[in-house]
Amino acid sequence: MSDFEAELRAVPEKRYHHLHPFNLRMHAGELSEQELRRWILNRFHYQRHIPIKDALIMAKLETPELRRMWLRRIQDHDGAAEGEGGIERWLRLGEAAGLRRELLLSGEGVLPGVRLAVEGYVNLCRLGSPLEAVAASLTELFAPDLMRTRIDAFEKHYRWIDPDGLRYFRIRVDQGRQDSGEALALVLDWARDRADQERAIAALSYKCDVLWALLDAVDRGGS
Ligand SMILES: O=C(O)c1cc(C(=O)O)c2c(n1)C(=O)C(=O)c1cc(C(=O)O)[nH]c1-2
Repeated sequence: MSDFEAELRAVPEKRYHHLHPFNLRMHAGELSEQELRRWILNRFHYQRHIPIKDALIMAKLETPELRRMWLRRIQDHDGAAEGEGGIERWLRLGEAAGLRRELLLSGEGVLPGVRLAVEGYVNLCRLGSPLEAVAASLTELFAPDLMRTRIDAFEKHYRWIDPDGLRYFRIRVDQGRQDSGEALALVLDWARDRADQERAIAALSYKCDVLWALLDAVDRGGS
C-alpha cells in the first residue's frame, strides 16, 4: 500500500461516523423508538441526494467508461424502474419503522443541521474537481463494516422493526464495497502530485465532517 493510500484510509479511521456517540448508542440498543425514527427520516434526506450528487459528478467525467461506472451508482439508488432501487428500499425501511412514505417524501421534519450538511456534500460535488468529489465518497471504504454492525444491532435490539426493512443495508454492503474499490482506484490514479493528494485528503476529511454534523443534528433532535 502506498503512503498516500495509507494516509487516505487513516482519515475515516479517526473521523468516520462509526465513532459518533449516536451510532454507538444505536449499536448498544440504547435508542428510543422516537430517536430511531428521527434518524431514518433525516437520513432519507441524505439518501435522496446521493444520486443528485452522483449526477453532478457524472457530468464532469470525460469518457464513456467512467460515465458508465458512475451511472451504475445512480441506478443503484434510483432503480431501473418504479418500485426498485435504494431510495425505494429506504422508504420501505421507514414503513417497517412506522413512518409513512408520504411523510419521508414530503421532507417534513428534516432538521436544519441535516439540510446544511447534505447541501455541503452536494455542493462539494457540484463545485469541486472530479478528484475531490470521488475522494469524498471514500468514506464508503468504512460503510460496509458499519452496515453489518447496524444489521446485527437492529436484529438484536430493535425487533419492533420488521426485518424486511433491513434490505437496504443488506444490499448496500456489496454495493458499498464495489463503489469504494472503484473510487479508490480512480483517486490513486488521478492524484499525481502532492498538491492533488492533499486536495483529496481534504475532501475526504470534509465528507467525514458532513456525516458527523448530520448525526450531531439528529442526536440533538428538536422540532
Ligand atoms: O449508512 C451509512 O453509514 C452510510 C454511509 C455512507 C457514507 O459513508 O457516505 C453512505 C451510505 N450509508 C449509503 O447508504 C450510500 O448509499 C452512500 C453513498 C455514498 C457516497 O458518498 O457516494 N456514501 C454512502
